[in-house]
Amino acid sequence: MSACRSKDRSSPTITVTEAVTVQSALTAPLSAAEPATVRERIAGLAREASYEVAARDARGIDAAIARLSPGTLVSVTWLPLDDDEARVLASRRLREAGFEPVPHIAARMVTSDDHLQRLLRRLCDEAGVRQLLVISGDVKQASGPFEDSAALIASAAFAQPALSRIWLGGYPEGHPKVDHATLNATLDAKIAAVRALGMTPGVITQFCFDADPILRWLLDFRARHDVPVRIGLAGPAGIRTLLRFAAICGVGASARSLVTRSASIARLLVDTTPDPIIRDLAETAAYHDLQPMGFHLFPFGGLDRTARWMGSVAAGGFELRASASGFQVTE
Ligand SMILES: NC(=O)C1=CN([C@@H]2O[C@H](COP(=O)(O)OP(=O)(O)OC[C@H]3O[C@@H](n4cnc5c(N)ncnc54)[C@H](O)[C@@H]3O)[C@@H](O)[C@H]2O)C=CC1
Ligand SMILES: Nc1nc(=O)c2c([nH]1)NC[C@@H]1CN(c3ccc(C(=O)N[C@@H](CCC(=O)O)C(=O)O)cc3)CN21
Repeated sequence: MSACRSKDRSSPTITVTEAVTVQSALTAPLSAAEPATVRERIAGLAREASYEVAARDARGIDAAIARLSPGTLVSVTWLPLDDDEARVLASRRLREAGFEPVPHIAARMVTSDDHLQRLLRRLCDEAGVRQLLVISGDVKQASGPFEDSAALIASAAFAQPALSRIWLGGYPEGHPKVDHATLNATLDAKIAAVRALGMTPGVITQFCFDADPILRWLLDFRARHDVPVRIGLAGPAGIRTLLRFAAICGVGASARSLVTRSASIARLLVDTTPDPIIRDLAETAAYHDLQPMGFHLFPFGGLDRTARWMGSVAAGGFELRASASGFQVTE
C-alpha cells in the first residue's frame, strides 16, 4: 500500500485514492480464514510490549524485574514531585537488571542548560541510558530555557554520544491544549531534528480507549513517516482509576465511551482491560501497512497485574471467540 511506502516525504498530504483505499481497508472485515492471523498479530504486539513506571514506584520496578523479560523497554515517567536522584536511580536499577530504561525528560520542568547537562550525563554515565522520551511537561510556564521538546533536542546538552534513540509523544485523540496541526507539525520537526543528530526517532502514543482514533492517527502518520510506533494502552484497572488518569492526562472522548460501554453500574466494580481495542487493532485489514511495533502499557492498575496479563496474551493464553461484533479476546 503506497501510503506507507512514501517514507518521510516532506509533504504531509496523501492522495484521495490512497486515503480511500486505506480508509476502507481499516474497516473491512477479515475473511473467515483469518482468526489465526489475528491471534498471531495480538501475540506479536504483546511480545514487543513496553511498560511505563513512575520513578519512585519501587514496587512497580520490582514487578518489572520479576515479571518482564530482560531487554524489555521500561520508560520512567517524569512526575513533577520526583527529583533527579530518583530518576537516575530508577533507570539504574532497570539497567542493572538487564532492561532498557527510557527516562522521560519534561522540557518545561528543566530549570537550566546546566541542569539538563548534569541530568543527561548522570543518566548516561550512571544508569547506562541510551534512549529517552521527550515531552513538554504539563505546566503552562517553563521553569527554565526549554519551552518544548524541540528545544531539548536542539540543546547542546542533548548531543550525548551514548544516546541512540529518542521517543516522541503521539496523540491519537489530540491534546486538550494543543491543536492537531501543531501536534503534527511539531512531531514532523522533532523527527527531522532527532535524525539530524544521528539518533533514531520513535513514537509512543498517548493511551486511548478506542481503536478507531489510533488507527486513523496511524494511517495519517504512515502517510508521512516510516518511524516505529508503539501503541499506548492503559493496563487493566478499575474504571474509576482509568477515568481519573484520563482526566489528568487530557484523554477525552474515548474515556467517555468507557462509561457508555459499561452498561451497568456493577460494571464499574469490574476491571476494564483494553481487550476490545487490541482485537480491533489486530482485525484491521490495513494492519500490515500500518506497521505497529508493539504495545506500550501504562499500568495504572499496577505493573505486576499488567505484566501478568500481557504475558498471558503474549503466550497466546487467550481465546478468540466469534461474536456478533467480531472476536472477543479473553484471558
Ligand atoms: N505522552 C505522554 O506520555 C505525556 C504527554 N504530556 C503532555 O502532552 C503535551 C503534548 O506535547 P509533547 O508531546 O510534549 O510535544 P512538544 O513538546 O513537541 O509540544 C508540542 C507543541 O505543543 C505546545 N505545548 C505543549 N504543552 C502545551 C500546553 N500545556 N499548553 C499549550 N501548548 C503546549 C508546545 O509548545 C509545542 O508547540 C505536552 O503538554 C506534554 O507535557 C505530558 C506527560 C506525558
Ligand atoms: N498529558 C499527559 N500528562 C501526563 O502526566 C501523562 C500523560 N499525558 N500520559 C501518560 C503518562 C503516565 N502518567 C502517570 C502519572 C502518574 C503515575 C503514578 O503512578 N502516580 C502516583 C500514583 C498517583 C495516583 O494513584 O493518584 C505514584 O504513586 O507515583 C503514573 C503515570 C502521567 N502521564
